[in-house]
Amino acid sequence: MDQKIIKVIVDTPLWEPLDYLNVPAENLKVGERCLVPVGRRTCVGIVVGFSQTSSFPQDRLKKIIGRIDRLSPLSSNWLRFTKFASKYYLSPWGETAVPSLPKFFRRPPGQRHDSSLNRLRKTNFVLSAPDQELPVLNEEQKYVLDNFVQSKFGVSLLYGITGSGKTEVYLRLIQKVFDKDPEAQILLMVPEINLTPQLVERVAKRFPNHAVGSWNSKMSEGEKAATWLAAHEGRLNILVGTRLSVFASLPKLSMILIDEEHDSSYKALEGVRYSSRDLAIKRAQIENIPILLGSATPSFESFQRALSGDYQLFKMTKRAVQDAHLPELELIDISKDRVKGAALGAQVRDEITKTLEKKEQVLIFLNRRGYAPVVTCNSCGWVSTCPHCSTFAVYHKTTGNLTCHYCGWTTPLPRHCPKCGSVEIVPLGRGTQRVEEEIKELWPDANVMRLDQDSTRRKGSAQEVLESVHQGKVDILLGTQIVAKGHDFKKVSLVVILNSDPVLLSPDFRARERLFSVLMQVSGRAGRGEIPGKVLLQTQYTQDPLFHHLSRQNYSDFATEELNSREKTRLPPFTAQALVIAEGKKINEVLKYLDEVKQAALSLQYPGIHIYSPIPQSIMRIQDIERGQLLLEADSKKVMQEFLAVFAPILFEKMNRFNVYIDVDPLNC
Ligand SMILES: Nc1ncnc2c1ncn2[C@@H]1O[C@H](COP(=O)(O)OP(=O)(O)OP(=O)(O)O)[C@@H](O)[C@H]1O
Ligand SMILES: [Zn+2]
Repeated sequence: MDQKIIKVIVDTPLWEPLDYLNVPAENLKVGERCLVPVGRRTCVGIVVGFSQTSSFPQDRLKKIIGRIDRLSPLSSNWLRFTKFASKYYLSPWGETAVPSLPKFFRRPPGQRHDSSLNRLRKTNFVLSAPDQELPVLNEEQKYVLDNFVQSKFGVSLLYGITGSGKTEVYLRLIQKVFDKDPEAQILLMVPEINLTPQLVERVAKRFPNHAVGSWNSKMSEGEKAATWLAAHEGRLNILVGTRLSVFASLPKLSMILIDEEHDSSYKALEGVRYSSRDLAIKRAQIENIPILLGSATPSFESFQRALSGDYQLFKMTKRAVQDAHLPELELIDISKDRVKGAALGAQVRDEITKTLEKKEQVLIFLNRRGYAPVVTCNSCGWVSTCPHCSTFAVYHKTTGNLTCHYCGWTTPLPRHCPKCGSVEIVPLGRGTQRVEEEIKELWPDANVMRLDQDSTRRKGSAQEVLESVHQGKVDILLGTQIVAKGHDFKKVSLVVILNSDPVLLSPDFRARERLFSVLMQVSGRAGRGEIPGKVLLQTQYTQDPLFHHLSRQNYSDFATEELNSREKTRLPPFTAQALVIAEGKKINEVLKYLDEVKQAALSLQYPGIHIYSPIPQSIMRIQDIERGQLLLEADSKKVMQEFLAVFAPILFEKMNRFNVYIDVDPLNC
């Protein structure tokens, strides 16, 4: 029987799918894209259902325009998955699902749509590579291979120290899937910063007979369209992608692997604020396939669930390369070792000189870019702030400018103090540019490279720097987070960590977890080859337990201790949080509005929910817009979901006066 009404989701902020009159001759199926009129526009929508009746009067319903092409429909699992994501993160289904398609597939088709499709299909994802000798797996790796359950849904956590051969395990697991079904599809998720051509190449080389593609926000629309289509049509076997790849259409998806699962880039910070790690687990459940989360420093959320038995825990405690050992870490009390007016203390200088004499490489980590985080006037105490944000403007010596890292506002460094006219304007604190200057003065003959957001603006320039480190052309590599992640430097024998102390004073309850993780990552860059490694960490707080655990490379004790304190103070993962964020011109109005929201939430008297008072966000003003937040807390994610289902309609009713966002399971609050 022909169905009269066709239900379609489109990229608009509407909670229910739109009803249209069907054109039975088009023979559209659930999961197919189609063209529909929305207001005066023509939009691409996705068919999600049919019915004989509509709650709208039929004479007011519009007719669908028609089909777009003959692509196979999106799977019912994919639809279920996107619907779940929409419900969980309180974002309309259409706005969640449709934007995950590349532009080519969500825009009304051009005249030569079919020939464009055929052109996209010609992209080749198979790389034939010479046979390679595979390493013999060690006992710990073998154990994972033998005990990882492949046939059904289950979450496993692979907690393996840096260099323990996690990537090798991923590759072998993929091989096992292909042994059973050569047509299978696998999703390998990686953090934004880790998706290097080297990794994709490593995967592609291992599977010369399978198609391997990558997926990230930096790709051109053409590349995205070709990759998405190949995945959707089952021609792509392995998709290596960043967080948005969790929404890819993979009809033969058989396993999901998430590398560095603790990485915060898996969480979207704008739009639909989803955690792609959490969504990937849901996706695996819907598809009834296994999922493996890997990390040297698992997120406390995941570690807790492994300890409680929800996830299967695999441990890899040894470095995979023969004779490679975890580096020794030494804490240096900077208050005793300081060289006046300099970032590098006496002992650090000594060790760097020795390392350079041995022709080995040094890596220096400082998580602050620019020259100085702020400049100040020595006469009157004026400091460089951004006029549009509640932040400091950072001095960049290379450009001679003060720049706001939040809004990009830039102005030349004033010659005279704007307040008192004095010429005594001096930099305060140190960023990578200033430390680079110090290093170049100390070791004028060394080849020094700096790697941070400023030095790598050009596409591919980070790759060039990393390549020359691998080739041994660089003596000292200095950088921010970018140098911390994943790179397998074989000749780095000394790692120096400068000034991570400010993080210890942060009010964010996740700051310690994050610091530990990044410091473990950085330390893990030392001693990966045959040369033993050493890590020196300068700090004022040598007694802090965080550094104590770090120097023993003891993630597990650190996590257990911190988890205990989180449990006592009722913080995630022992509770669930959600933020209502509102923005407007004046913080007072924003807070007043959020207080109304709070009263509305309180009036529900929902058990197991705690509602805090509205406060300004930690960086209250960005680009002249002021932001406040209201924190909601529940005993569990389940209770939070149940509460939000009741509360959301009330909240959305109130949303018209301010821009309001909801962040479920926020990472910053
Ligand atoms: N069983 C093995 N025998 C010898 N070498 C191995 C073995 N497994 C892995 N390796 C090598 O050890 C090095 C580190 O392995 P891999 O990159 O898989 O580690 P990882 O745990 O992913 O590291 P990281 O967490 O630091 O990214 C690589 O050079 C890899 O080729
Ligand atoms: Zn600014």
